[in-house]
Amino acid sequence: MLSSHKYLAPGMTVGLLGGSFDPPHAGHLHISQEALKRFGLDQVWWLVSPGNPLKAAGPAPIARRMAACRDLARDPRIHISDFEARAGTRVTADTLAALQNVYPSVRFTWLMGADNLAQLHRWGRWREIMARVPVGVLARPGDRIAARLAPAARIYRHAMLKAGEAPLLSRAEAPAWCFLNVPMRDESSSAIRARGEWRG
Ligand SMILES: Nc1ncnc2c1ncn2[C@@H]1O[C@H](COP(=O)(O)OP(=O)(O)OP(=O)(O)O)[C@@H](O)[C@H]1O
Ligand SMILES: O=C(O)c1ccc[n+]([C@@H]2O[C@H](COP(=O)([O-])O)[C@@H](O)[C@H]2O)c1
Repeated sequence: MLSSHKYLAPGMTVGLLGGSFDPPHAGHLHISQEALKRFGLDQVWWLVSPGNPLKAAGPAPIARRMAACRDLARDPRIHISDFEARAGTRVTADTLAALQNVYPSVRFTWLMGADNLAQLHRWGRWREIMARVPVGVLARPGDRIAARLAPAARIYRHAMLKAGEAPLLSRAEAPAWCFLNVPMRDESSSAIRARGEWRG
């Protein structure tokens, strides 16, 4: 059973924050709450990845990362999901196809930090992502310029919404994307791991 949500109103808008969450931190919570507010989303789902297709080293066991996410994200609008592990998908384009199949009445928006926009053109079938769902990008310390110069940003320049149009993003037809210059949190999972504060 891939659907784990008892009640989803038809047409509701859901932001998807895919991530390793190894571990989750205040930056994830912060961009989720900014996305809820600024993109007019009803919910955000944290899609806890079984393993990023581009990262060689495997993350901590998914059960441990899911538990840490649940501890951190107390906001009732944020849901923690192991959908990818259950669906057997890792490549985001495959995950989106599976989600749209399981939840045909939900309007999904893919969310990411600016660092991931700079890398998006390296992802599997990445243009399919742009064709399937609107994409919301949130500023991250150090990565704003690289993101604005990214191949994906250049190729989809015509589909970019201005910041003032952000509330329209979640109901826009794809391709559509929007870069939000939100207040930034300088936190990262790698810094937490480097400080020895997370046992993987
Ligand atoms: N402080 C932050 N500001 C903005 N976006 C963030 C921040 N931290 C994480 N993100 C975004 O959240 C998503 C999931 O990130 P991830 O779980 O890889 O955390 P991370 O801190 O980037 O991890 P690592 O340091 O191991 O690369 C990505 O889209 C990433 O860009
Ligand atoms: O689809 C891909 O090829 C792909 C390549 C790199 C990253 N992603 C996804 O991007 C999200 C962020 O990954 P990470 O490891 O930076 O937290 C997560 O959902 C990954 O599955 C997806």
